[in-house]
Amino acid sequence: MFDKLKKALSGAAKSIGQKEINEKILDETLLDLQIELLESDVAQEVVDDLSARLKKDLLGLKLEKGQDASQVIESKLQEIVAGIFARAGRLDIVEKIRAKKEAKQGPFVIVFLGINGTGKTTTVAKVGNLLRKSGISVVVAAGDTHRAGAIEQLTQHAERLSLKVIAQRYGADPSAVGRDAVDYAKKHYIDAVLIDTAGRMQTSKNLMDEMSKIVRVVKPDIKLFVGDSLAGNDTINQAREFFQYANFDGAILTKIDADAKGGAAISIAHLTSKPIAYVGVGQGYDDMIPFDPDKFITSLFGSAAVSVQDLMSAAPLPPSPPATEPETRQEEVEPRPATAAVASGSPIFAPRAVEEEPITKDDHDRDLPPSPSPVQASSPPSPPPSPPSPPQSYVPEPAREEKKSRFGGLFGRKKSSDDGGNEEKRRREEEEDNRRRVEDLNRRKEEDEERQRRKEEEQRRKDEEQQRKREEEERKRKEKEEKKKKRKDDKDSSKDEVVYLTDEDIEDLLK
Ligand SMILES: Nc1nc2c(ncn2[C@@H]2O[C@H](COP(=O)(O)OP(=O)(O)OP(=O)(O)O)[C@@H](O)[C@H]2O)c(=O)[nH]1
Repeated sequence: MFDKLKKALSGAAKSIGQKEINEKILDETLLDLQIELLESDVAQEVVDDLSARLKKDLLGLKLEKGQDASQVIESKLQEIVAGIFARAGRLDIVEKIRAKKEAKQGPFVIVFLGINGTGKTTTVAKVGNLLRKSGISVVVAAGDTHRAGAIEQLTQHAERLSLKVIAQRYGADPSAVGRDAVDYAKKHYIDAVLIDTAGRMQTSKNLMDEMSKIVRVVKPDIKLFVGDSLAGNDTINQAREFFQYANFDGAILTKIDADAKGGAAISIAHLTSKPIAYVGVGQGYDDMIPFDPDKFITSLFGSAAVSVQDLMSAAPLPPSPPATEPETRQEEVEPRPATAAVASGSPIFAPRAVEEEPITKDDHDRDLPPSPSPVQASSPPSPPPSPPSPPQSYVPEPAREEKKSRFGGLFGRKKSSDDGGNEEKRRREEEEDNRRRVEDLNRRKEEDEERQRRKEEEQRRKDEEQQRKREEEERKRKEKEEKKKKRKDDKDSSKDEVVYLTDEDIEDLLK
């Protein structure tokens, strides 16, 4: 895949006679690169930053004899992207939970944050499944007390995974639900508490304040932002806002399987300096794999293509140990063909090392229950039980044909090649082509912003409406309670008014 970018850059290298990287050449090269990155959902400010750093480091750089400018630029870019992920660090949730467990410091609490429909509830279930299979006992808290069906959805997941769920009524304070779950975990020596929260637009101040309250009350060990990798720049804007409000510790990117472009991973790591912990690669409970930045970078800058099937089979989840929670409800579920049974030869994401334990019938991957919320992702490919397809080698294509990368676009644009044509004419055509694409991108960006604005407005209205309803219900409830109390007081006071007459009083009265 990166061959194409190299190819694009090789034109620039030739035209400078392999001597020096000058401003004109660098600008042209960067414009091309910027478009590639923008089209791959890398945020504008990240693209600007990458370009500025490349320019700073490479401008005026003298090339040694035989040194290829494209390789210099490529390795510099790789170095910069690697630096972004290195700054963000890594987050191994299982390891952290085990450390707290060994130190006997009480349950490890995780709060999941994000907007509606990103796959939060499903991700809570997937993490619950992963922990359970790693021998960690789990209780989940139905902290989404806003969306109709959310409590049932989480309960259904929990039942299928034999996890204890703590829930209250709709409209209840999510922090109270979280606190109940933490108390329950302490009392029953449960290792981890996973708190689902209501989806909220980052622009809804009330709900963002409510989220801050949950965090203040339950004091989680970590907060995880769940972002939809298909939502492109929207996801990056959400990550930025959620980070400002809740200072999350890591992110999980969902729906990577559904033609995501991969740019969101770079952007989130760059903008927040927090790691991507896992990526969701399907709708099954086992369809979540640890994110390995090294393999991600190698795959981006390497030549071999990796298919979604490789991704999905990259990280088999550990087999389950026998369930340890006394409260769990066992349910016999027919196993479906294992989706993550075979480790890929060159997975993008690293399988996590886990102890070998015997696989039980219960441990097989299971279908997720239908989600009451609308499905946002395009239908995910169901992974075949057969071994993953071998990496595809690069096959030259006809000029100007667009081809998608494995992430649907990161560095995946194919440049036109016209070796026999007039160099100058080709350059002019490319410039014209680039200008058109920049215009097109800007137009799309404006449309996206407008769509996002309308979506936020709509969500804000819904949030306000829900808030009003909750306040109204609360008011009615209080009124009812007051009436009840008043009736009781009246009854008590009328009791107090009963006068008990003594024998003398009666005699006096009779006189
Ligand atoms: N293809 C694919 N679909 C996913 C993935 N993760 C979640 N989904 C689907 O995305 C949809 C939304 O998931 P939910 O878990 O209901 O989303 P949510 O963020 O909890 O939604 P709210 O409760 O409205 O906030 C469901 O249909 C999930 O099955 C993934 O990694 N890949």
